[in-house]
Amino acid sequence: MIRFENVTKRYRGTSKPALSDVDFEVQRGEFVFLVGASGSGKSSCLRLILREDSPSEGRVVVLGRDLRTLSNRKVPYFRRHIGSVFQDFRLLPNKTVFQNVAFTLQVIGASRAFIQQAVPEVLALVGLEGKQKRLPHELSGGEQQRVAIARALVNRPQILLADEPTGNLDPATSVDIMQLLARINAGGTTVVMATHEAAFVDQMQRRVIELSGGVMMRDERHGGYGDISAIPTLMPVEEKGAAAVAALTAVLELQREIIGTAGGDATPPTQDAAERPVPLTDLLAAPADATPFPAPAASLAPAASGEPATPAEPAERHAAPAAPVVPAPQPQAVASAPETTTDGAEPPTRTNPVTIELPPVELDELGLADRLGLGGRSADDEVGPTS
Ligand SMILES: Nc1ncnc2c1ncn2[C@@H]1O[C@H](COP(=O)(O)OP(=O)(O)OP(=O)(O)O)[C@@H](O)[C@H]1O
Repeated sequence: MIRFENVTKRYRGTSKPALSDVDFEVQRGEFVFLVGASGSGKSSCLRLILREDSPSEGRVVVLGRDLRTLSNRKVPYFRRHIGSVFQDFRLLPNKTVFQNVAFTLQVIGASRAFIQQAVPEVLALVGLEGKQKRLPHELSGGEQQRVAIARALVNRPQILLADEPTGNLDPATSVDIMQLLARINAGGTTVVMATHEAAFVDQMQRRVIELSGGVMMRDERHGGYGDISAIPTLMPVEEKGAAAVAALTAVLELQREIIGTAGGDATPPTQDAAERPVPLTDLLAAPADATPFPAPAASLAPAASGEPATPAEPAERHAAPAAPVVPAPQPQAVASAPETTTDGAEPPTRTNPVTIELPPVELDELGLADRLGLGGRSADDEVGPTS
């Protein structure tokens, strides 16, 4: 689906190539993380896939097209099969949510009737139903990114490129976006995501291609972020009175332990418990009754089935301000979340987290072309109307 054949990219006026002899192939339906330090060449890879740039040496083949031979005139048609999401959302500030998503379809001359049907469906898909009339500045960052994802998806692309899509979001909202991308991928869309987010990469255990100074260091099927020892970490700063606070904390800890021992196994609702990090695998687990992210074609079909194709967790909950005291370990994001209470009736005791694997992607079974209504075409066919 995407093939880099010994690709070297030199930008004008630079001595060192941004990419050196990069060689990999991404299969249909894969979820691939492109990782590496700033300047390692991740965005350059994405730009080459989108044919925003051309390699200095080597070949990039996407959707069966050798991009060297793709004329400029055909590039817009080629790009219709690729959705893009960026760190800075890139929404049109003066257009509503609906208009931002519809814009993609208007540009390609889709009919008014199709737009009226497809836009609400894709907005429901990303959990933004009811927010069609909002302007971007009336949305949270996570919601804005959902609009950007809806805009990227509305054209039913076969490939979704995401360049640091969580780079401007807080951790909990980032988890939501990752969950959404995982569901999109489970529906058959190939996802290539450039990121610095080591935690996501480690926990999702998807394919990882690592770049360093433009050189491919690693291509691992179920990888993690790799060596993060070179990434600087923030060290705690010693504060005045820290010793007193530590002593008080120790006393409180002891009290809690005593209460816990005396009162059975129920854990009192401490801030510590609330702040305990939740494994990402938990957060990405679909709730038992959730509708999995459907295949693009199915998802955009008329909603006659009465089954709203919404992700399990609508974005609205992020519109609510975080609780004032406990610094939001949002994993209310935990889909099953019986532990989040607002009425204070039950203490939020944590049960042992249940690790649920992301749906495995069976590459052979995806049948993506059929689901996209592109069945019958061979991989070497033109990818869009090209004349
Ligand atoms: N248009 C350009 N002209 C000259 N050099 C460029 C250009 N674009 C990127 N580079 C250089 O190419 C190298 C790779 O850049 P690239 O943006 O691909 O890295 P990256 O891994 O995406 O970085 P980041 O994580 O910071 O976005 C860098 O050294 C960068 O300075």
